[in-house]
Amino acid sequence: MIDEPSLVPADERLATAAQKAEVLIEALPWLQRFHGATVVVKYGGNAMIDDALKRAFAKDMVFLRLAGLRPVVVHGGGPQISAMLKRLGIGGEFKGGLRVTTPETMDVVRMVLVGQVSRELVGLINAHGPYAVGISGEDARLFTAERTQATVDGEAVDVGLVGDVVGVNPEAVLDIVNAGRIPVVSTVAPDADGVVHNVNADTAAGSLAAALQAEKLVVLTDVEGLYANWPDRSSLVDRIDADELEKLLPSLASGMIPKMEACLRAIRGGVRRAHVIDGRLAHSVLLEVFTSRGVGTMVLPGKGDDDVE
Ligand SMILES: Nc1ncnc2c1ncn2[C@@H]1O[C@H](COP(=O)(O)OP(=O)(O)O)[C@@H](O)[C@H]1O
Ligand SMILES: CC(=O)N[C@@H](CCC(=O)OP(=O)(O)O)C(=O)O
Repeated sequence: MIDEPSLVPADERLATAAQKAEVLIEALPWLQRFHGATVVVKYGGNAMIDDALKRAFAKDMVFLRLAGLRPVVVHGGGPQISAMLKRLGIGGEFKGGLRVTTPETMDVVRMVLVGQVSRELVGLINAHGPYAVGISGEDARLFTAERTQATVDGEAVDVGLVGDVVGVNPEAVLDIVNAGRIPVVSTVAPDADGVVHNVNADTAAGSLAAALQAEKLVVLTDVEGLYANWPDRSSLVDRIDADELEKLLPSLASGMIPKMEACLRAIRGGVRRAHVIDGRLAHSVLLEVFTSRGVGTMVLPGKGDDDVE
């Protein structure tokens, strides 16, 4: 068969090729800089709803791995849990951004996160090769949780079987990473007595990033980044240091609180950079890691640290 002649003028084709080459070469310093670096990526419920975006995310994880980085995925699944609870006729509510978790709810949380959301992500990544391995906070004592309370109007409120991460044993995650594979972590976690708790995925990602001494924590969400004065769209924060973020935290609204707390926990725990980026933008992780401008909001340890990305 004879190829159709191209209708694009030669000079236009050359310009497009030059642009593509520029994009590739812009990645060179970042490829050098991040070779061998651990990057913890939190993939959240609301950025996880669209099938095309999910496939793009899976490709990005394989791209990072093949570019010589060590990606670790921590997934959420709030909307998926809510949908399953509804199908089962079980009511549910959130208090202070945390799901009120009865023992019955906990069964559904575990079933959906470990049995559904993790399986789907593992499958999407493995469409590109034998990379992803699912692991939950219960496996090899990855996480130890302690029952926590929500804060509503400054008051501590009981929300049932909800935990915060008080211990991380990252050996099993490191085993998977060292074998050249991509861990996909579900955030259910036993307490010291073995009672399984529901842990917010942002919180768990922050703790895991610190335990792994990751180079970066990247949190995907369904908004461009952190707004200093939400919902004023002109107040998007490009970069912020840990002290400034700590001061801003009390003024934030529910969804952003666990995300920014996770970034702060990671940075205070020794992670060099934490980012909140727009998961609705396909390949936003690659744009964050491999372009000079990056995307979303970057959290840095201190003021003097913003000379390097
Ligand atoms: N200061 C803020 N900056 C950005 N988003 C905010 C802020 N305060 C509240 N939000 C809300 O938080 C949401 C993100 O949290 P959430 O829906 O829990 O995310 P996810 O499902 O990705 O974990 C945004 O869509 C936005 O509506
Ligand atoms: C305690 C608590 O609220 N746990 C969350 C766990 C899942 C999660 O964090 O999912 P997203 O990242 O998609 O929000 C929940 O039950 O929805």
